[in-house]
Amino acid sequence: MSSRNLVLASSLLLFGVFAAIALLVGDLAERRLRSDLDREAARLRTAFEVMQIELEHCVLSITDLLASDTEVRGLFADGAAAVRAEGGGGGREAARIRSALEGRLAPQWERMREEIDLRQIHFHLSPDGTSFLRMNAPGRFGDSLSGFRPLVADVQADGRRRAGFEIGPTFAGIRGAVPVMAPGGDTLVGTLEAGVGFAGHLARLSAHTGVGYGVLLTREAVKDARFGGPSASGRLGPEGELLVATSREELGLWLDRSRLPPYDGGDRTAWLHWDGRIYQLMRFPLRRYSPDREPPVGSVVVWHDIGDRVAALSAFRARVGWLGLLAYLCAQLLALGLVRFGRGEWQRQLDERTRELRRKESLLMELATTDSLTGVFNRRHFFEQLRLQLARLDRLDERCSLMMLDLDHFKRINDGYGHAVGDRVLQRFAGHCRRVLRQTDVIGRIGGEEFAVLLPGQDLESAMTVAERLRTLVAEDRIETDRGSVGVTLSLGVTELDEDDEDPDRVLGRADEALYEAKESGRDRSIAWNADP
Ligand SMILES: Nc1nc2c(ncn2[C@@H]2O[C@H](COP(=O)(O)OP(=O)(O)OP(=O)(O)O)[C@@H](O)[C@H]2O)c(=O)[nH]1
Repeated sequence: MSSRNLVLASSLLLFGVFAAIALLVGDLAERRLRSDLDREAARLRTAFEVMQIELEHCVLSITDLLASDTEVRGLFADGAAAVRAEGGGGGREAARIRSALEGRLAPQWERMREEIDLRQIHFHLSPDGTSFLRMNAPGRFGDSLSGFRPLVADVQADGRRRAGFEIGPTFAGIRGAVPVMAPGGDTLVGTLEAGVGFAGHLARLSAHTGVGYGVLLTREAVKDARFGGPSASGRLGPEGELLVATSREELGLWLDRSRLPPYDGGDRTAWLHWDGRIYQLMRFPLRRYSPDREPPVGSVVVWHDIGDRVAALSAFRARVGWLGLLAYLCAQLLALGLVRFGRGEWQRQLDERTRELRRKESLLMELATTDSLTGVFNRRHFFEQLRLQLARLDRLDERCSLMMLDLDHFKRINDGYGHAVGDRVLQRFAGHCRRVLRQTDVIGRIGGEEFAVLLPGQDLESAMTVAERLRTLVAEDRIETDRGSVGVTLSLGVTELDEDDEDPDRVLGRADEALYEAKESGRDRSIAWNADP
């Protein structure tokens, strides 16, 4: 993978990591909101259940209180006797007693209807549950509800008080039923039943908790119930559900417009978008009184506006998203900076290594080509340079001379002043050569105190001039030592290269001959090679 692709891939990976973190944080916030809402929903459900229990107690204590009144018990017992005597409830005596009973209870009935939404006070005769008096409909009597009202049937059967939610033709609500005994004895006359509706109680609960409450009956329960008409107990929705009571009007609208999520009988929570707001809707089952555990006949709906909290969550998500993006960009810049710095550092080290390598290379070159004592070229390299010069002669049409140089009686310096002084003399001599010769001239140490110089561009005559200048300089120089000053002279043999010189030995041979002659003729002189000596 190229470094460009690598940078791209790591950049994408980094983006993915930051995006995942931002999504995760957003999800966690949403989960937290949902779990907060679930906890609140559970509290609101408990509030309803407590209210339902309180209503059951309330309705039972009302029925208990009414059934313990001696006058009520007496009238009900007389009424039962009249019905028996007259054969049914329609006789004159039964009617008189019914009217007296109604009159006795009328003040309480009116007050409780207003105060606690009491919807029903109903006297059922023992043993078959024949209706004797309905406070809400005194004209209707003589029928029996025991067949389809388990609460009344159970109290009729065993004489024990009971309460619970029941669906009736007049209303669906909390009913309580207690046995009524004849005054002064333990003979069961019948059952007194009272019922309260949900409406007022839901409104109070709603005001207390700040959320909406509603009670709905399932389509099946509505079909099963023997209502006088569809609107007797509440408002029927298009899907067949019946709204028994609600603390806020919007539940009716949702029902009418089929906006309520489908309900299958369990505990369900859903979010409903309505009129620019978001509501959390919780539904839990409502069961009617039954000795057996029957499927729920309805549901309680609890809802509240969570628009602000959802908006706050969205704002939080957006903030996290932007922060994530910012963090990603910062990390990206940092990473790129580090990569650049790393690359720069890498390049710097590479350059350093290269320079070091070149230094070593040139040192090696120098070692391989230079004489370590004098710094001039060594014998091998001088020969290479000489060969090159010979090869160039033809092509360049350039003149070139060569001289051989030998310090005179050098052995005597070594012997007389020591080897170290001999070395200094050699070094000094090399320095003179550099000073007198041109940059382009090639100086080589051929042997111990024997040197050779190649003088490109110079014919024999000018080479002789150079030779003499060098010889004079050396001869005039003195070196101070512990044992006094020391001087040395120089003998030189000079020759010019010609086109026939293919072999370095040939040229060197000629220069050597001239040098030999210089030595022989007294040293400290320059002799040009002469073809005819
Ligand atoms: N100090 C020193 N002496 C060297 C070096 N190389 C060679 N020599 C000495 O140079 C001397 C050369 O002596 P010879 O060959 O007899 O020549 P010479 O004494 O110069 O006599 P001529 O050449 O005939 O004038 C020897 O004593 C070598 O030991 C060196 O690198 N340093």
